[in-house]
Amino acid sequence: MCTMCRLPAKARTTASAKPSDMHRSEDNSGRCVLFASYAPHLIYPIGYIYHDLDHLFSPAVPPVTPGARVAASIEILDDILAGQAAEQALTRWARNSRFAGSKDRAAVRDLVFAALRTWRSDAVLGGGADGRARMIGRLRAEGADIDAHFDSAGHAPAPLAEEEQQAGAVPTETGDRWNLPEWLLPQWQAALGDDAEAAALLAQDRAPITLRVNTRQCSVADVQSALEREQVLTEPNALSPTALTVLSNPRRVRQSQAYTEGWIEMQDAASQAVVDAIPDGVRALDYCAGGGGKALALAARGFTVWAHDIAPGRMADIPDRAERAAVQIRVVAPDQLPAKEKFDVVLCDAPCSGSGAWRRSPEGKWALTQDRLDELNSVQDEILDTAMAHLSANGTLVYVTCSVLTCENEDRIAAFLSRHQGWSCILEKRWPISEAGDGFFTAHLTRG
Ligand SMILES: C[S@@+](CC[C@H](N)C(=O)[O-])C[C@H]1O[C@@H](n2cnc3c(N)ncnc32)[C@H](O)[C@@H]1O
Repeated sequence: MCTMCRLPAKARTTASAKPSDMHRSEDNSGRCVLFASYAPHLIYPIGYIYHDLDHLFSPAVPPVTPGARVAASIEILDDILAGQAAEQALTRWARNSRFAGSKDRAAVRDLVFAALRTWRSDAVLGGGADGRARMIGRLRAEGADIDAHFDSAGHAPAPLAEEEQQAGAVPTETGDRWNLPEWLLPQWQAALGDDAEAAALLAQDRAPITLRVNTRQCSVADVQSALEREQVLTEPNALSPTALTVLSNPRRVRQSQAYTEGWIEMQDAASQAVVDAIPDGVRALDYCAGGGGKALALAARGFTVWAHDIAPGRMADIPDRAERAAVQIRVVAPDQLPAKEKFDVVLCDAPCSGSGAWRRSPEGKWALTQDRLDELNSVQDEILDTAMAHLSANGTLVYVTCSVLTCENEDRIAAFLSRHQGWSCILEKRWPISEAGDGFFTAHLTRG
């Protein structure tokens, strides 16, 4: 049974949709996959179509109206306000909404994430703090026709009451306009100076969708041509020679030949630039490897890479990703790094507030507290102090965050240098939040 749409696997259909001989099955994660059979002996997937099979199988199901999408977003925002994580709330809604197709799910997801990015200003514009007021505020911010969405038709929310029509104001307070937690404003301003407002406003937009070309497998130009044949237009991203920004049809990328052949990975352009800045070497240890984005980029540069993480589950996809990219990455269990192993590069892509990438995970900015930030600073110090033991005598200890806050960046490097005599910082660099990429920081530390 599909874990999402709950229909049985391999149920054959007589649907007239093309290709005509189809059946449903499941992929490894238990989700629907659409298969097409072109010959009796040859069955292969034509792509994941994410639970909207019901539209193919029952074409009579009416499309979800824009108003119903707003109603769904209100329900999900109320769940989030009640304490559910956004992903959980979205999944719960999708499971209970068999009528919704992939486009509806994507549209609802976009609305919910937009509301999370503009949490404060939407509440002011909508004149209230619940999901309904926030969606009223969101539509007002977009200049949308509120009455066309709130008209009770086809599961749309009820029309606005008189007091709702009167409620709401244009946000004027800095924290409301910048959509940042009030307590964080002084730190944001101190870290970003004249760029503070622009950075806060950029963090309210959608993030660019960026690819890293695996230049061991394919040139940037060839990847662009291959993607263009599948109607995915891209353009070079100035932050890194391996980065391409997707201009059209981003949802086709994961089904594209370039992706399945391992020619590309999804990776922010500044995240790639951070790896570009690392000096050449032979052996690299990615001490906080997580899903392996930077480990893969290091391997594509020719490093022999070891991946380590305190939470080994986070590295579960690395072997498959490495195989797809035709590179080798050795995954080591937490704290199982032999003391004698020394590396030219030890990369500490430390856990952080994620403040440079909040437009991708906007919940993060509302979940962060001063206590959590203090805790992160301690972990960041501890990681540098532990990871340095694996560096060769002339190696480079590379510290990275996707944060714009000084306490997670320059302050951590100053604290490291004050704890460890005989070390120098030979590079400190920030990548601002921009239309091209997320906000990142890196520092390179060497002995002597
Ligand atoms: C920013 S993420 C890494 C992202 C990854 N490098 C990438 O590019 O996809 C930080 C990672 O640090 C790991 N981590 C947290 N504390 C750690 C510690 N004390 N030692 C090693 N890894 C740690 C987390 O589990 C998390 O996967």
